[in-house]
Amino acid sequence: MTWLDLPESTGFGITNLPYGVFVTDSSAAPRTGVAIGDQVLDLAGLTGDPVHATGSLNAFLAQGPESWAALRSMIAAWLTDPAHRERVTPHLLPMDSVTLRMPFEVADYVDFYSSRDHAENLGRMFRPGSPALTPNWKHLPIGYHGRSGTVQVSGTPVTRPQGQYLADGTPAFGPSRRLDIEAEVGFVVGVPSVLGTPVPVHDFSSYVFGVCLVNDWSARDLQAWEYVPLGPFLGKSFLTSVSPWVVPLAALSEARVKPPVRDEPLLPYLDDSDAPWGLDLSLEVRLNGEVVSRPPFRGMYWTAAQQLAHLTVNGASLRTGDLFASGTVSGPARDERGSLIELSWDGAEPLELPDGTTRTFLQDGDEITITATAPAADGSHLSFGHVTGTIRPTALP
Ligand SMILES: O=C(O)/C=C/C(=O)CC(=O)CC(=O)O
Ligand SMILES: [Ca+2]
Ligand SMILES: [Mg+2]
Repeated sequence: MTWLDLPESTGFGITNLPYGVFVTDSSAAPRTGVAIGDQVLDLAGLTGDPVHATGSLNAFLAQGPESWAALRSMIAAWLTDPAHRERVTPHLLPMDSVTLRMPFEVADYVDFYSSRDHAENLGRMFRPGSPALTPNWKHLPIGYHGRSGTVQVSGTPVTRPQGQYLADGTPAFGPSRRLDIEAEVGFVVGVPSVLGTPVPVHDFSSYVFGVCLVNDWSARDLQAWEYVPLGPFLGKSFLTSVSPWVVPLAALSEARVKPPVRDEPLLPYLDDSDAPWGLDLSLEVRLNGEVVSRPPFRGMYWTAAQQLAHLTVNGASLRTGDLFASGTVSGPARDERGSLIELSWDGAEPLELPDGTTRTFLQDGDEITITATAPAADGSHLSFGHVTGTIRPTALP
């Protein structure tokens, strides 16, 4: 029990304690905070530790699992033992009085493709006449390297990208006409690995610090024209949005579930039978405030532990701040799809919104917000906060 007065059914209870970076009106110096209820605990102010005053979580993430666990249990003690109340209280700020910044400096950014339903849906739409899943899909977690410099915090405006697309079979240029979302879950690396040495699937929690929400904005018309044979490029590199709070893996013990049964035997380096990192996260996607989808994360075919093992199996090393995302989270039902291209079935089945309008792809002015919850240790639910973005018209030079 905490001595704080927490709002009822807050997703930021004592079992969550996610980390972020914030500034206030009175202090422009960005520093590390922990969300608790509707407040932010100023760790730089409370601890005086310069690691929390750098303006990004990276230095703390680099310290590794023992430091992460030690600080987490200290924060829990500060917020539960009334003996600390007087010392801690001056460092609690109302959440609505702070501005949340990008929580970590993104080193490398990788995006996977691990929802079977999403991969089958996209396969049917992008490659009609071919099998929905490519022959490699059940043997390795497919991914591509993205653009870390355009990963930005929630709230960053989404400028409609322009580029090349096919119009009636002819290359044309202009603002994307098929701007889309991808509701995803991101994993943040804390501890670097050694070049040339793979990270085994069961070492996942020795390297990965925590989890955030990701919206991998996608221009489907640019993507469809450019992606063969090297994969997504400008269709996805214009912006990727992440939530400001990073939920530590340590908060997710109650959310761990067995991943789905795999149809094909896995090569030993991907065998996760002793490292089941399925996670029971429930996502929600809102368009202009209305829920348009509830993607279930627990059914993802490949787990983050397997993705990490795969992305390092060739000897590629990890750096503090590496971000790898799950890929679009889609479930089997129509209202569980994590992208508009799936929800509107390539534009053929427009979504009907409560305000009487319909959508295939995003219009200028549309606002997309993704949230997620997970089961918490005390029987409640913990929140991942949200990642939001509003579409702005193409910027013309
Ligand atoms: O199937 C394709 O060619 C393309 C798939 C995607 O656009 C999805 C992607 O970025 C990976 C993912 O989010 O699952
Ligand atoms: Ca994606
Ligand atoms: Mg992107």
